[in-house]
Amino acid sequence: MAMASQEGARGDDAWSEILASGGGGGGAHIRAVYVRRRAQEASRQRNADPRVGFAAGENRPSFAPIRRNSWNRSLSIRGRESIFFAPGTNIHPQQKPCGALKRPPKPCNRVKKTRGGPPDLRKEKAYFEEVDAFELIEESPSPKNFGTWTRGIEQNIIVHDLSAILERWKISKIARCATSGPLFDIMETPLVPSVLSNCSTDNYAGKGFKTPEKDRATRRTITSGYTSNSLKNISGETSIDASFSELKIKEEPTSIPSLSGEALTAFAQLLMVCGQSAPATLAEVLSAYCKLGSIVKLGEGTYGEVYRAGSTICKVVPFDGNSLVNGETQKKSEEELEEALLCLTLNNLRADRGDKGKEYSCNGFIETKDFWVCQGPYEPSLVSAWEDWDAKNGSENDHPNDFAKDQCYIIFVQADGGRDLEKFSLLDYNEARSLLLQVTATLAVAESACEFEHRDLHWGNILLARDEMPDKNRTMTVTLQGKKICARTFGLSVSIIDFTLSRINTGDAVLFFDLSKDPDLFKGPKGDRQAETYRKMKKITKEYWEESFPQTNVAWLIYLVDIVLQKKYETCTTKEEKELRSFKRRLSSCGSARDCLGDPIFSDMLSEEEEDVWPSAMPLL
Ligand SMILES: Nc1ncnc2c1ncn2[C@@H]1O[C@H](COP(=O)(O)OP(=O)(O)OP(=O)(O)O)[C@@H](O)[C@H]1O
Repeated sequence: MAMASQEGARGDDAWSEILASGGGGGGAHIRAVYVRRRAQEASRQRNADPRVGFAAGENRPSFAPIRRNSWNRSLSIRGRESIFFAPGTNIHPQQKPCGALKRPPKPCNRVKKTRGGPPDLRKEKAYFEEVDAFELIEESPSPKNFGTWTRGIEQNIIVHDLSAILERWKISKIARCATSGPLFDIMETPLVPSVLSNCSTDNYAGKGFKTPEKDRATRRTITSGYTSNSLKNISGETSIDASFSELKIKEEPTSIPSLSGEALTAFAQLLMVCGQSAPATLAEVLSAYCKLGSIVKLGEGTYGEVYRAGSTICKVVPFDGNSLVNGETQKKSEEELEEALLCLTLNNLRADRGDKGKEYSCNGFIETKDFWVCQGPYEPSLVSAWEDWDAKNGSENDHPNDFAKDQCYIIFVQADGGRDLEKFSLLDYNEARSLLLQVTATLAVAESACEFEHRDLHWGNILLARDEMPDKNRTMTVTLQGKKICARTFGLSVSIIDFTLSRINTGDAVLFFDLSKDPDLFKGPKGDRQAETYRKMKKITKEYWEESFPQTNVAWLIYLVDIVLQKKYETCTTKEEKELRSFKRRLSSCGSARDCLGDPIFSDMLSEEEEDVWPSAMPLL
């Protein structure tokens, strides 16, 4: 409650802050910032930039600095983690310890080993060989054979076998943790192929997964519903008791010499997800999407450079190298693999994927069309696209020629989502509501289907596109618990991107980013909307980042209303501004995006019927 009233008070301030800043006259006091981890040099240059106050490519004043502010973050933190659990465990909501902000001790690895020796991975090896034999074919429906490629590949969508990829990842991770120390938690992990069917793609989409109940004090998994297929397969032991998951595998690399041969490395798995047997060059991949000379850089992030190649978007992210990139330690294969898993899980929510009658569907997350692993020098056409963008926008990233000649990259091939909200000008109240409704509905579906929380939904991570032929009656449909809901879009399409900090429950694993390893994230400027939202998340989660807290989605929706108020469309009336502000106040009492969807601000935009076009009888605003 305290937080709600505080937020309400801040909300009342939003408009007066804008007016105080010049009411659209170029003041740059309100800072909506990105979380970027840049070298201090870049930050100094940015602060000296005279163009602050005008949005790129627009001649109207903006309330945002063109160069984004950031605050320092540790250079070598690595926060992506995962927890496994068996399907069938109890699925009650977690009880939070009242007022206890102290973080529990870090859970240790929980694979049971054979007494006095290493885990026996023979069965997993046999399984692996079997699975690999057919999956290499299954996962490579696209002809990733450069010699025979033809242009036009960008229209193809590669279908990935998510459940098989997840299982392979899980097995390898268990094996790796046995040799490389405490990388992750395993709560309960069925490891035989027969259990895999429980998390098949189709089942997944209809389930609405919940994290199983855990005893917070001991971090022990509740074992009811546990099957005999469990970890005894790798431990070699026949009896399983409730405490097995607390056992820690000590590092015994010398006693398990063959492990690396039995479980695939994260790099090898990444190649498999990409349907490749070896890395390609950047030129080979990109030339399949367009003529290399036509590539244009669209944007940049902490790690990635984003280019348009033909009709698709390619996010090129260096990984596994030793050099710092943009002042940051490079991501590891394992992190890229987990981000790929997250993207695939969200892809499965798309209405056009898999089962037609799924319980949950939405198209509001950017579609990931494919992934590629590349290695070699940075492609010269990308370098010139990078330099063109730098000349116009001033890059905060390192020049790509700084990369080693044998640098590895992953390319996330995505649909084109349009312009990010930072650079997009909303036209009117209906567009503003359409933005808010689409983001709310998308989060509501993913939150209900797979406990998804974005956790970093700043205005650079929301993309918008306007219909070329505006149709005021156009709708989009989401499915929430089997119910189809039509929402008027007023000609806007909204896509959510960048799942680096996101949490998701894939059905048998929770993927999350441990933000407690990144304390500087919470040290952003006081009063800054984005920085305050990270702090709000910290308060909501009490730093149990692995747990499900749908209220973090609400925190970002409140941020989004602030941004809409901040950016202000030209036609904004006092009445509309009041509506938005009272919507924001009502959001403060919501516990999830799903709750927010029921807000009266959306009621005339929603219908339960499935219609391509809004019923003509509906009154238009
Ligand atoms: N699919 C897409 N369609 C259009 N533009 C995109 C797309 N993906 C990314 N962009 C542009 O590139 C920018 C950076 O992308 P993104 O946020 O994915 O990079 P990142 O490295 O993950 O950034 P961050 O620093 O937030 O982690 C976005 O703000 C947007 O302007």
